[in-house]
This record gives sequence, structure tokens and C-alpha cells, in this order.
Amino acid sequence: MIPLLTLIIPAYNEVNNIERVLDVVVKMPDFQQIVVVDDGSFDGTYDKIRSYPVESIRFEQNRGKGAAIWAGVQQARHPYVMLLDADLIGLREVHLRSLIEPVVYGDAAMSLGLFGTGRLATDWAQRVAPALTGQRVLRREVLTSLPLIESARYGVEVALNRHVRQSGLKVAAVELDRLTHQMKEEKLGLLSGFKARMRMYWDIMRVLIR
Ligand SMILES: O=c1ccn([C@@H]2O[C@H](COP(=O)(O)OP(=O)(O)O)[C@@H](O)[C@H]2O)c(=O)[nH]1
Ligand SMILES: O=C(O)[C@@H](COP(=O)(O)O)O[C@H]1O[C@H](CO)[C@@H](O)[C@H](O)[C@H]1O
Repeated sequence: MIPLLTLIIPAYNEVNNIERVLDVVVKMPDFQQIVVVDDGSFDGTYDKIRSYPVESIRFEQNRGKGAAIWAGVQQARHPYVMLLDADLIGLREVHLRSLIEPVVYGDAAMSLGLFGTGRLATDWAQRVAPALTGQRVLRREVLTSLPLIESARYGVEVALNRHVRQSGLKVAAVELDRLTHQMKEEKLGLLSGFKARMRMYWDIMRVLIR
């Protein structure tokens, strides 16, 4: 039986990346709904999204990853939600099915997809901080019961982790073989990428201390 699943992809200036992800997901029968949220991009990401058979939401201005996910959740019609980043490299259907499995067919409330044998730098980053991953499947009510994520920006993942832990719900980690993503320094250049990374850590800290 095919589960009732909404896929949400937040995207900010991903015109060079998002096709790699959309080309895979639009072919899969597993998603009854795909919502792609353009978080105020200025590089043509929205036009690219509109060329695919998906639902799209567009923000006039950048509001952060948490707000983009929250907008997708408001539009989600199904009991399960998958979250995916728009800049994945090497995505395959098998990755997505292995993320779905423990939540839809098992007893986990949330699955976490961890890069394995993708690229040294990104594998290492996820080994150090697996809880930051953007690849997840959750029961929709886990997301709707946490409006805090709207303002969390990059703190959205740690807010979700804390909520699931405090609610005593089960989490399943899944290794996603030969998957990686574009790092901030690759997207933006060394200096701007590093600054964006520091802003991301700040978003995460803000959520952790509140
Ligand atoms: O303000 C933002 C920043 C990021 N993203 C999206 O959130 C995902 C993860 O962001 P990013 O790739 O910057 O994180 P990284 O994987 O480099 O940590 C990607 O799909 C981004 O396009 C977003 O929607 N709004
Ligand atoms: O893995 C990480 O350390 C960070 C940063 O990744 P890169 O150093 O840009 O490969 O990326 C993740 O963390 C963000 C905050 O939780 C998430 O929003 C991203 O989806 C995730 O890739």
C-alpha cells in the first residue's frame, strides 16, 4: 500500500541544484503531494520550480528555512511529511524509501537521513552533528504541534529534535549511501559561505537557549 505522504522542499537560491532533486521525486509514486517553497530566491529558482508538476509557494522576501517549512506544513494534506533539502547530490529513490520505512511502516515518529560514503567533508559533518540533517520523515502532527519552527530559521531541526525527545517519541536514523549536498562555501564562495555558516550556527544557538 502506498502511504499518504506530502514532500516539502524549502529552497533559497537553488537554481543550479534543485533540478537534481525534483527530477528524482516527481517520478516517484510515493508522494501524493509535493510542495516546494521558494524562500525569496533571486536567482530564478521559482521559474525552475514552476516547470515541474509540483505545488509551489513563493515568499517575496527571504524568511528562513523554518518559515519555508512551516508554510509547506500549512498546505500539507497527508498524515506523513518528508522534508528534503534542495541541494542534494546523488539522490536516489532507494534513499527516500529507506527514510519513509521506519515512520510509515515502523513505530518511529521521525526518521533522520544521514549521509554515508557521500563525500568526506559532508559525511564527517553529519557524523559530528547527525541531528542537524535536513532529510527527515515525520508524522504531520509532530510538525503542526510546534509553531516555534516558523521563526527558527536554521534552528528548525534542533527545535524538532527537542520536541520529539521531550514528547518521548521514537527516532530512527537511516544511512543514505553515496549522498551528499552542496556546502555553503561551494555555493557562496569561501568568505560568504563561512559567514552564512556562522549565521546558521547562531540560528541553532538561538533555538537551543530559548
Ligand atoms: O533562508 C533559507 C536558507 C536555506 N533554505 C533551504 O534550506 C535547505 C538547507 O539549507 P542549506 O543548503 O543552506 O544548508 P546546508 O545544507 O548547507 O547546511 C536548502 O534547501 C536551502 O535552499 C531556505 O529555504 N531558506
Ligand atoms: O551538516 C551540517 O553541519 C550543516 C551544514 O552543512 P554544510 O557544512 O554546508 O555541508 O547542514 C545541516 O544543518 C542545517 C541546520 O540544522 C540544516 O538546515 C541543513 O539541512 C543540514 O544540511
